[in-house]
Parts: sequence; C-alpha cells; structure tokens
Amino acid sequence: MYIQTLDLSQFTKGSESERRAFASDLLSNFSRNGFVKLVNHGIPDSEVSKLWEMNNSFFKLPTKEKQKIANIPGPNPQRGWSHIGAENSATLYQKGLLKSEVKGDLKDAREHFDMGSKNDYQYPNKWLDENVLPGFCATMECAFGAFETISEQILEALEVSLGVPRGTFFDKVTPEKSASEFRFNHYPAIDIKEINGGRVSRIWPHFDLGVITLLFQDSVGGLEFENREEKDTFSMIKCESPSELVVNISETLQRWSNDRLPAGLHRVSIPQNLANKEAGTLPERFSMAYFCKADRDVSVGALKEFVAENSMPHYRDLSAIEYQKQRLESAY
Ligand SMILES: O=C(O)CCC(=O)C(=O)O
Ligand SMILES: [Fe+2]
Repeated sequence: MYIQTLDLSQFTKGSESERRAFASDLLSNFSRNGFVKLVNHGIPDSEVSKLWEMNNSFFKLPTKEKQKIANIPGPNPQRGWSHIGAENSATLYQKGLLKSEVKGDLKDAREHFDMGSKNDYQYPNKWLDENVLPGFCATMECAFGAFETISEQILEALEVSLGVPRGTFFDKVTPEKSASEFRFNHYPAIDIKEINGGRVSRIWPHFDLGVITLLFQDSVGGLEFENREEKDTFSMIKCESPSELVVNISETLQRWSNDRLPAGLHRVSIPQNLANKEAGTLPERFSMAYFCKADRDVSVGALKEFVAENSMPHYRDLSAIEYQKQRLESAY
C-alpha cells in the first residue's frame, strides 16, 4: 500500500476537465485510505526551505528560551512550546490505539510548537523576542496564509467531486474566524530499544481533530498510515521530497460527511526500511503540520447533505470548540 501523489496545479491552473479529473482522483484516494500527497501546491521551494530552517532553529534554542513561550497545558487551543511528553497522543486518541497496546503510562517522545491565525484574538500566539529567532513570526504567518489557500482548494475539489454546493465545507473554515493551527514537531534522537519497550512512541496511532491536515516531513521516515483492509497494519508514507505535502482527512470531515470520508489513522514509528530495527539510535526527526479546523461556532455534527432521508445522523450537533475541548481534556 502506498499514498498516491497528486498535482494540485491541475486543479488551480487546469482546464475544467483537468479540474474535474483532479477532484475525482482526490476523492477516490481519500476514500481508499484517507491520505494523498500533493506537489505543485503553490508554496515555493524557497519558502519551504525557510520553514525547515525555522523548524530546526527553533528546537535548537536553549530550553530557557522556549520556556518563555510555554503552552499552558489544558483543554484550550495550544499556543507556544510544549516540552517532550506534554501531550499524550495515546490518551487523546484512545480509539486509535491498537488492540495490543495497553492503556495508561504511554509516552510521546516529541516536543512541539503551536500557533494559530494572527486574527485569533481569543487565543493569541506566543512569539519569542525577534532577536532570538529573527523572522520567525513573519515566516510562520506567511506559511499560515498559504496553508489556508491550499485547504480552500482541497475543500473546493472535494465539494466538486462529492457534488455538494460550493461552500458546504469551506464556508465553515473562514480566514476571519480561523481556528486552524500550524505546528512544528521535533522528535529527538532516541534509542530504538526504548521504542521497542512498548511504552514510548514518537507519536501513537491517532486521528487529527480538524477538517484536513497538511504535513511536511523530513527524510528520516517513520510516518505510517493504517491499511483499512487489514486493521492494525500500517504502511510507510515515504518522503519523496521535503516540499511535498502529505494531506489527510481528519475527524471533523468524517463527522460532517457522516462517515462518507473516514479520517486517516496514522502514527510515527521506527522506519520500516531501517536496516536494524532492534538496536541503535533513531536520528532526530522534524515535521510541520497545518491543522485546518472548523470555525469555533460551527457544528461538527453530520451535515444534512450526507444524511439520507429518514435516517439518523451518525454524529450529533456540537460546536467545534466544545468538541475540541472535550477531546483535548483527555490529553493532559
Ligand atoms: O510528524 C509527523 O509526521 C506526524 C505528526 C502528527 O501526526 C501530528 O502532529 O498530528
Ligand atoms: Fe497527526
């Protein structure tokens, strides 16, 4: 099993028939396993390189600097730096756990940094002094805008292929009220034996909470998606280029579409193609994820377009912020 790579410029710059072909490929790949990879997504390589440099530089800062913008653990949207083990993905996404995995005391070997929209006055971002990491805020805000555009294009393509009115999804993800988030992940080098011990993972199997997720990963490897035909088995999502985007369906889209588009279960583990998976050290790994999220006041219940007449929706109405808080509460 592998993830298909699609060319987004076919949709953004193509003829009507190319746009339809892209939309249809997107839907069929998402339906198969919840994932696609995108090239020609509109973020220039130079911008992607800048992001990678920022990502690396941020985590290399002394702990005392990162501590100044520490996230306050809890159910609110995350802002700033979270130290290794702060978020417990195993608890957050228990329904994503494999049967063999025991509950409780499972750790993530990962630190991360989160930011939201600059328009989000309710949960403002936390930035370092400009001289500590020059250009950090500007680079992140610029990327955030680009991710908003790409998300809009993907949601529009899905609306086209699903035959639902324009705006069915996108009107619920507005740049003005944005609840979306951009995250830097850093997985420090780790002894493979520690991971094989079964209590520590880079990131446990989970679904993302938002609508869709866009992710850049480096070449270290280890990101995997679940094969739907064979529960509890995972395949690699190989990194062919540091500027390709991995895109997956997240929980909100599964709920809106009343399970027509199930979310993609994923994890970060020992790379399957590593020569020795029993001993040695896994090198550090970096990734960046943009979580396109529903506006906070919007319902994450099933949309009427996806509920057949005289049948019950699989998901009840609940505001996106209430949903997020309920899910996050279990993670700390
Ligand atoms: O690091 C990765 O490749 C995946 C990260 C991830 O799944 C997440 O942050 O939700
Ligand atoms: Fe994830």
